[in-house]
Amino acid sequence: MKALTAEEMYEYEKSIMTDKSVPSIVLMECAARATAKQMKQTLSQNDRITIVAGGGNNGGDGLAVGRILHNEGFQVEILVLGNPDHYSEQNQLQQKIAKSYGAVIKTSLEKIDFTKTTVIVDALFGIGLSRAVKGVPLQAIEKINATKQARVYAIDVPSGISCIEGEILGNCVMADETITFGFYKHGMEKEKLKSSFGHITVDDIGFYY
Ligand SMILES: NC(=O)C1=CN([C@@H]2O[C@H](COP(=O)(O)OP(=O)(O)OC[C@H]3O[C@@H](n4cnc5c(N)ncnc54)[C@H](O)[C@@H]3O)[C@@H](O)[C@H]2O)[C@@H](O)CC1
Ligand SMILES: [K+]
Repeated sequence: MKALTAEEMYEYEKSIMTDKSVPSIVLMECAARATAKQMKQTLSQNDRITIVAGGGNNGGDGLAVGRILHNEGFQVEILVLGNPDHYSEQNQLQQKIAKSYGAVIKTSLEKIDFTKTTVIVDALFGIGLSRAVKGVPLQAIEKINATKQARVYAIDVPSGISCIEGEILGNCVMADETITFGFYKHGMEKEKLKSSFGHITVDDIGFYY
C-alpha cells in the first residue's frame, strides 16, 4: 500500500490549501465529519464519549468531532491537553465553536472520570508527532489504554506513532479504529503496528484525490 510520511502529507495538504485555495479549517471540518460518520456506524445514544484532544490541528479535528456529536444529541465531554500558549489557530477556533454550542471543555486529565467512558476519541497527536511522548500526554495515552471498557477511535494516527519514522515513540494509543485522511500514513504498512491502528478507514474527505 502507498503510505505517506508526515512530510509528504504536509506537502500534499499545502498544495490543496495553496494551489486549490481550500482553507485549512474547511479541510478540518470535512475530516471531522468523516470521522463522526465512521463512528456512527457503531455509536449509540447511550455511549459516553470522551474526546482527548491535544493543542494542535489533530486536537482541532477532535474538538470538531466532539461538537458535531454533541449537536446530534450524543453524550460528549471534551478534554484539551497541552500548553494554551501553543494551541494552533484552528484548535483555538474549534474550542470557541464547541463552547458556543454548549460543549464543556476540561483541561486536566484528573477532571475526567474514565470509569464512565464507553468511547474515546484519540485526538492528541496526528502527523505532527516529532519526538517521544512523555509527561501529561504519556499519562493520557496510558489512561486511554487502561480504559478497557471503551472503544477507541484514533483520528488520523494513533497518538504516539510517528509517521516520520513509522515507529512508536515511547508509547502509543491502541486504537480499535483509525480514521485517516487522504492516504495511508507511514507505519500503517508495518505488520507489527497492525494492533495499534486497529481497523483503518481512509477517507478522501472530498479533497484528497
Ligand atoms: N493541516 C491542516 O490544515 C489539516 C490537518 N489535519 C489534522 O492536523 C494534524 C496535524 O496537525 P499538527 O501539524 O498541528 O500536529 P499535531 O496536532 O499532530 O501535533 C500537535 C503538536 O504537538 C507538538 N508535538 C510533537 N511531538 C510532541 C511530543 N512528543 N510531545 C508534545 N508535543 C509534541 C508539535 O509541535 C505539533 O505541532 C493531522 O494529523 C490531522 O489530524 C486535518 O484537520 C486536515 C487539515
Ligand atoms: K490521534
